[in-house]
Amino acid sequence: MTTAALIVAAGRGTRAGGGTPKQWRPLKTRRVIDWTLGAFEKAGVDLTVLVLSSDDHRAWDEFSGKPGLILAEGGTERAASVVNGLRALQQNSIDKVLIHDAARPCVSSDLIHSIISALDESPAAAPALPVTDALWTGAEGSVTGSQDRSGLFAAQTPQGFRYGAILAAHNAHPGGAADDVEVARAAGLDVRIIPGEPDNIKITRPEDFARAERILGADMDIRLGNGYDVHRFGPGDSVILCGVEIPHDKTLQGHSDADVGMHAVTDAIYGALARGDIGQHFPPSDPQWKGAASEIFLRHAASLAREMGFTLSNVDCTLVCEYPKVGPHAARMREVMAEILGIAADRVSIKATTSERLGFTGRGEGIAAIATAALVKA
Ligand SMILES: Nc1ccn([C@@H]2O[C@H](COP(=O)(O)OP(=O)(O)OP(=O)(O)O)[C@@H](O)[C@H]2O)c(=O)n1
Ligand SMILES: C[C@](O)(CO)[C@H](O)COP(=O)(O)O
Repeated sequence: MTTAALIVAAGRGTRAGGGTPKQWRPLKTRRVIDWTLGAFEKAGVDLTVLVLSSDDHRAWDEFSGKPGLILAEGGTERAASVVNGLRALQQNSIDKVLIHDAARPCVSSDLIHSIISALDESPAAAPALPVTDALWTGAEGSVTGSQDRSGLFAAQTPQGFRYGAILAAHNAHPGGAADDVEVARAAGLDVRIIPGEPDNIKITRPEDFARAERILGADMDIRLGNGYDVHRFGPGDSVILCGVEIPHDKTLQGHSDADVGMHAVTDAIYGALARGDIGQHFPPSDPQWKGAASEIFLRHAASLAREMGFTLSNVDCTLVCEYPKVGPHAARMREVMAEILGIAADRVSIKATTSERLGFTGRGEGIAAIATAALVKA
């Protein structure tokens, strides 16, 4: 059985304010859309169709050509966006499709799997929460009546359907439906109610961002790692520190290019992952690493973090030496390190201190570096 996710992300998010449509706005460590797509990726759906507004040019550039992802153009209403997404799946032999709002980034894998399983028994299944608050009617700021809440549910997404059935239902529908369950019911499909999740909120108004951040923060896996490295000086005319070559009256000696700062940051990332250290991944006894650019090590640590599902939140590195002076080169070092790590330069800190002429760094015999890395998995 092939299951697809259809994520509608073509809305303008006017009620959420803030100018940029809500799906492109940041939510903790990533954007709303990244959490939503990540939830379906984590749940292991086979294919995703992402419906984008034709106005969101940067999103089209960013997402086109990604494996397992098909793009479709949105319509003026949510239902029109869904129809375009369903049609974009037509050549893909899809059995089940889960239609989900990009604006619901807190959806869990458990809920996604419950919907997928329910579709074995029923042509349609959708999550909902029984209404627990009293319901009133009101006008001009006053209550005008009470509404019986028995049998009432608040609908959520993902709403799941057998693909052929929901495509036919949408093709036959005149439009104006609140959601895909309404379209399915209009076509006579039986829709099973699956218990929804209180945390599966839709970001609709400005205050919903803070709520979603609290929900996503609750089960966050935060890892810290430290790294420390020393290289001695030898004859030469420059040193490489955090990827930047600096003229000096000595060089740093080592098996690789002896970039002591980059080594400390690399070890901090391995440390946060509890996956050993540089020496374990790139043994000095192996001749292929002789004179190697340390960027190879740092790229490896950063990609290992990504493979293990972590986002690199920030790194902080302190170089300990009397000379060369690091300050004039720190901005460039941050840019170089940020590019290698695949994060913004404002998440990379490079600073320096002397050791007051004490010890081996104070005597100018070598440079030490100490680093911290923070990794986050949600
Ligand atoms: N023409 C539209 C309208 C909405 N959506 C998507 O449908 C989901 C739920 O809609 P809603 O919360 O109403 O989003 P917006 O339409 O963006 O918000 P607003 O009504 O405040 O402008 C969102 O993920 C939104 O991007 C869509 O793909 N195409
Ligand atoms: C589909 C939906 O999320 C179900 O609750 C909802 O109807 C879509 O949001 P809107 O605010 O009604 O556009």
